[in-house]
Amino acid sequence: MTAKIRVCVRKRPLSAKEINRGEKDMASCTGRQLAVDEPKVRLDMTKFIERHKFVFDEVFDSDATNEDVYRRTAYPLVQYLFEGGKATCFAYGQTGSGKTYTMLDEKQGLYVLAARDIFVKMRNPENSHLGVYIGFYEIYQGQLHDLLNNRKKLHAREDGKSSVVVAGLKEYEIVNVEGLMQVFEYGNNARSTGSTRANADSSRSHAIMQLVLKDRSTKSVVGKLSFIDLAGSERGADRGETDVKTRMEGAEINKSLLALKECIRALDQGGKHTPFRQSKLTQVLKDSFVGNSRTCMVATISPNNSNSEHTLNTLRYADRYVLYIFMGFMGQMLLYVCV
Ligand SMILES: Nc1ncnc2c1ncn2[C@@H]1O[C@H](COP(=O)(O)OP(=O)(O)OP(=O)(O)O)[C@@H](O)[C@H]1O
Repeated sequence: MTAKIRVCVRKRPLSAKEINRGEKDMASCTGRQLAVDEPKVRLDMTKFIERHKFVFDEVFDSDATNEDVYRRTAYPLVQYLFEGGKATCFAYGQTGSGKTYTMLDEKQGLYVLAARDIFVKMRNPENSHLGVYIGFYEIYQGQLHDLLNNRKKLHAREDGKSSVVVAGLKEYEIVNVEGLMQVFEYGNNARSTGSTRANADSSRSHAIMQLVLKDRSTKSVVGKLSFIDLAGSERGADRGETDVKTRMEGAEINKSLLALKECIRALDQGGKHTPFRQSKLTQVLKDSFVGNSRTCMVATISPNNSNSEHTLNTLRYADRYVLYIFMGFMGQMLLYVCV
């Protein structure tokens, strides 16, 4: 659990509506393995099921609670925060798959559970010089908006030490979980939401909630833990029949999610070059990809049959091993050609 990057998958239960529609659960979890049955039709119109198998660092079945998920995802990042690290925990997935429920649910999201442990640690006398500060902003169509300051436009800049700072971001010191929840609720009401067929409260923006540990007297940053609720992954495919605004939103979401994938792959391979400049999202997350950083991605999936295609897209996005297999294959080919 102390790896630089961890990729986990969480399957949500079938909803009452899905059960009433007679939908089936197509995803089965066994340890770190996940199998998805995809309904398909042959050329002769006979139906068949194709089974796809994946392996991740953690797989959470539909009966896992937020507490279970927290223990194995964000909890190690809280420890790391107090060791002076920069940590990021983000939820990736289709609209309605449980990103917000997991990451930013107002009462039991991972951020609340993390705050509970942060304030326990803050009682330790050796941390008495520290303060916890919350910042909450969103990225909508490549623009940063401060959710704690009337959606004021913000700009990301690099300082003299090549660290990216979100200039003008309002940060509030918080002293307990209740205070954090209040500030969060205020910011959450300011989020951009739009209506889609899948979820009437769909998010088309990336929400970034950061808890920063600072030295109270010098105001220098000691550690940072960010929780990110990404825009619905399928929104990146909004084309054709939709209006211009929706298509533009889709193109921007697509660009940022692709850039994020590139950065995670670069981080995973321990490469020197991380292409974080490719989008606003990756630019503001720069310190999550370089230096003392740890990242945990929670890919959320809907188990019902009518969403299997989106579910498979999410799992392919999150699947680190596909790349390894490809690289291994290329390596073998090269060896073969050389010999
Ligand atoms: N693990 C879970 N257990 C029980 N209910 C869940 C779980 N995950 C999600 N839900 C429920 O499913 C619905 C959709 O979840 P949520 O709003 O978190 O999706 P989302 O991925 O954030 O969607 P969007 O991108 O549109 O914001 C909500 O009613 C939520 O309470």
